[in-house]
Amino acid sequence: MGKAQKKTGKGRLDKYYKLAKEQGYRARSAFKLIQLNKKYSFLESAKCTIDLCAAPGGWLQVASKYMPANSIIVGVDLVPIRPIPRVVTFAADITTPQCRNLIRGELKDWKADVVLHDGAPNVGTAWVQDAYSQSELVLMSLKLAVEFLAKGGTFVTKVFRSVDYNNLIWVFNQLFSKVEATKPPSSRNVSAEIFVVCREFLAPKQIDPKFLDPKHVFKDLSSTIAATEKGISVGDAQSNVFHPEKKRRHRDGYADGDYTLFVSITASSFIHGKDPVWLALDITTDDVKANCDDLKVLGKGDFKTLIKWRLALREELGIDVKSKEIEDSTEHTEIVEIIDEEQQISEELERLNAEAVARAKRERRRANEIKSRTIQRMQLQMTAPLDIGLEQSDAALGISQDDVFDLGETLHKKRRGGFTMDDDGDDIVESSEEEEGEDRDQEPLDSEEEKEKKLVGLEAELDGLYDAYQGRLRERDAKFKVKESRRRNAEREAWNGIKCSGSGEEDSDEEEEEGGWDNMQKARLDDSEDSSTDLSNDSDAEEQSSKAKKRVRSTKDLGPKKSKRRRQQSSSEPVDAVPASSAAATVWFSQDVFGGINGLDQLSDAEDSDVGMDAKSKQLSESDEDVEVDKSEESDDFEIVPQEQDDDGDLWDGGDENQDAKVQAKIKELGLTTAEAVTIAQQLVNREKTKTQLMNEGFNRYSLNSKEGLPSWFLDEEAKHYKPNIPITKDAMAALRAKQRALDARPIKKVAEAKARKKFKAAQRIEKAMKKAEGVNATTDLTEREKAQQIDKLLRKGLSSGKKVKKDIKVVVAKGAHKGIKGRPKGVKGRYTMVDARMRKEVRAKKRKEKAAHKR
Ligand SMILES: C[S@@+](CC[C@H](N)C(=O)[O-])C[C@H]1O[C@@H](n2cnc3c(N)ncnc32)[C@H](O)[C@@H]1O
Repeated sequence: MGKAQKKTGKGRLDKYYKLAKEQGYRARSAFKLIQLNKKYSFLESAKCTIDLCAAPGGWLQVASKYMPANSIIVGVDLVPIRPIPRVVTFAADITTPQCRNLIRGELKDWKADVVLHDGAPNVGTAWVQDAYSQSELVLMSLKLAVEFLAKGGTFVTKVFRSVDYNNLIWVFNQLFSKVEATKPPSSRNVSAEIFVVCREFLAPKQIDPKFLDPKHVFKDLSSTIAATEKGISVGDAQSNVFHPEKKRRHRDGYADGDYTLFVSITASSFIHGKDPVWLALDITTDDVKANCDDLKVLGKGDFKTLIKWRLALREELGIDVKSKEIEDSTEHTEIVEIIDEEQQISEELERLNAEAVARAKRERRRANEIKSRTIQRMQLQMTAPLDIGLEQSDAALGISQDDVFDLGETLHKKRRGGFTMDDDGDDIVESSEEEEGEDRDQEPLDSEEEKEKKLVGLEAELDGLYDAYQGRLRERDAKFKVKESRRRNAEREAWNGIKCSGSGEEDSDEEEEEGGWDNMQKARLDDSEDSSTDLSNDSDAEEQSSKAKKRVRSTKDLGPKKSKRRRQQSSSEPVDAVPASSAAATVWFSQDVFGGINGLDQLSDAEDSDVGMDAKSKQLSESDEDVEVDKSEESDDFEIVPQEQDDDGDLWDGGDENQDAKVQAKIKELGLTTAEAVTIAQQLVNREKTKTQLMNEGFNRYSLNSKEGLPSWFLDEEAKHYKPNIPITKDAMAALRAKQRALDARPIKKVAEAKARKKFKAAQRIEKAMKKAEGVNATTDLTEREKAQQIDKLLRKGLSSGKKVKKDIKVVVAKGAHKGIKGRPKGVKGRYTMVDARMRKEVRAKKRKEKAAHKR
């Protein structure tokens, strides 16, 4: 069953649309004229053509293409037409005398050989009226054609198959010898348009104006419209103005006097009328629906099916009653009951199914909500990530969710200052929590210590889980370790501006993060100490900072360095390790601003006592020489406050001297490798920033964060994302790029070495040749000429590389003309070798055999 042509959307973009696009026609309608002209050949001989209703100009393009050169083509339309070569166009209404005058002005007393009309009025009102205005337009175009056509000329017009179609044809027949209606293949089937080609214009001297007056030509139609408006059936109304044809039987499927393709009718009158109906009943099967869709292309059999369906439908609706057997009423009732029962069961089933589906959906949604809420709470640090996707009681963890709730409750109370936060009341988890909380309110509360223990236990579990996760990652991803170390390097680089690969510590957990710009600054300090070109007010600060650094270093020496994680893990242990003072704090308080504050020492003392530095550490700190020196030097400044070792020290401490020296050596060797470092260096050189400023900038929210008590997974995340964003300049980037380009331009080591080797060997050869030449020169038994000859030979030998130049051997394939020949092939000069596929195969086979024998 074929599909009806689509009326809308891409269905309109058929092959003619594509062809028109390809061939540059402005409208697909161009093909209609091409096909009409192919059939009647009126354009080739025409010297003057008028196209009425010509926009956008498809027909004009065709006319211009098919008509002889130097012919006149005039196009008129309501809307302006974009210029076309050899074509004159106007914007005018063809029903007005102004349009006639314009054409007359253009043609002077010329007559047209062809008048074309493809007009279509603005449709959209009732079909009957649309069709009528189209017919009127046709008659108007005929009027112009009659005026401008030469005798024997051709008039081509588009008409719609409507009630006035016959009247029009009759009129055409009065004025032309040959009138033919045709529908070119490019005209869509769904369109009611048809083209009438009127040839051999009779050019009567006088034409009765009634022929061209719509009122007379379509008199019948006017009465039809009036009758329709009054609601009177007009099926049999006949044109009687010109009595063009006798009443004929309609074999084309149209109702009498109605030639339209589309009829609007209400659904109810359609069902109750004589025509087949559409209704969504059981008997309306898919086949029936498909048939109704494809009415235009149905075969006899399909129509029979439709008629049967219609009869059944009418019976169902009680319009027709089966005259055959009238069944027993009791039996009928029983059937109805059974059907009812079945229906009830199926309805019940459907309802139950729908309920089950809805319930499952609800549960899924609730689970998702719970999950997302928990994640949210975790992000807000309101809960530990234990309850995501875990069962109520997880054996692997050895904790039940009750514990979590218990802890959660404590935490909540702590965080919210005893108040319970009111979440959206609709969450089931929340309500159950609350309930449990209420229950627990009545239970005796755990002691603080127990809760603290639980908390520590949980955190340890969490750390354990995180470590296990890292382990799994490491197992799964062989590159994990490399990535990790690269990441760490990148982090360090971001600060240092150099790679410390030489230190050999980068992969160890014990590694220290150097204050990169600190080192740089130190290097610069060393350099600039002599020049002392810095501003005088900076010098104090520098002095202070260097002192502070010394102090930092000395305090750093107090205790062993520990990795972040180790520090984190040991944070809960009692402070029996050797304490170290916060270097960052030391440097901070070494600034001018704090210089005159008297209470600082006391404060330090107080802090000292707060921190609870034990006797051992005191002893240690006192026994340290450096500290002693510093203390004696800076006793009026402030006292060093030993503190718990934390990361601040890492930020500011330049590490030991060796490390500093290494870093500086690296900087000297490789230069600065990050844009940040270069930017800072440039700023320093250009005096955009002073060292003091840079130092002060170093104290930012990233530098003084205590990492104490934070879980390792959090610290790892922080290390990834919580970094200072040091601004970089274009100049710095350009400098780095230039450096990289220079590096790229250098030959690789191997190549350079090979070149050097070559050079060295050549020098050696020449030296050798010179020595020999001297020997030859010294001999007395040779004439001067012979000596010169030998020396020349020796030197030439010395200059050559000593390698034999391989002579070119031409390879000739033994195929085509060269197949099976003996001796030198034609056209081949010099050394040659003949090769053929057979030979190659045999050589390979031989090698294979030799190899196999060797293995055995
Ligand atoms: C189907 S298009 C013609 C397409 C044209 N044959 C082509 O190939 O490009 C119909 C045209 O008739 C024009 N038209 C309708 N009523 C008109 C009138 N009274 N006077 C002039 N043009 C009219 C419309 O503006 C429209 O551009």
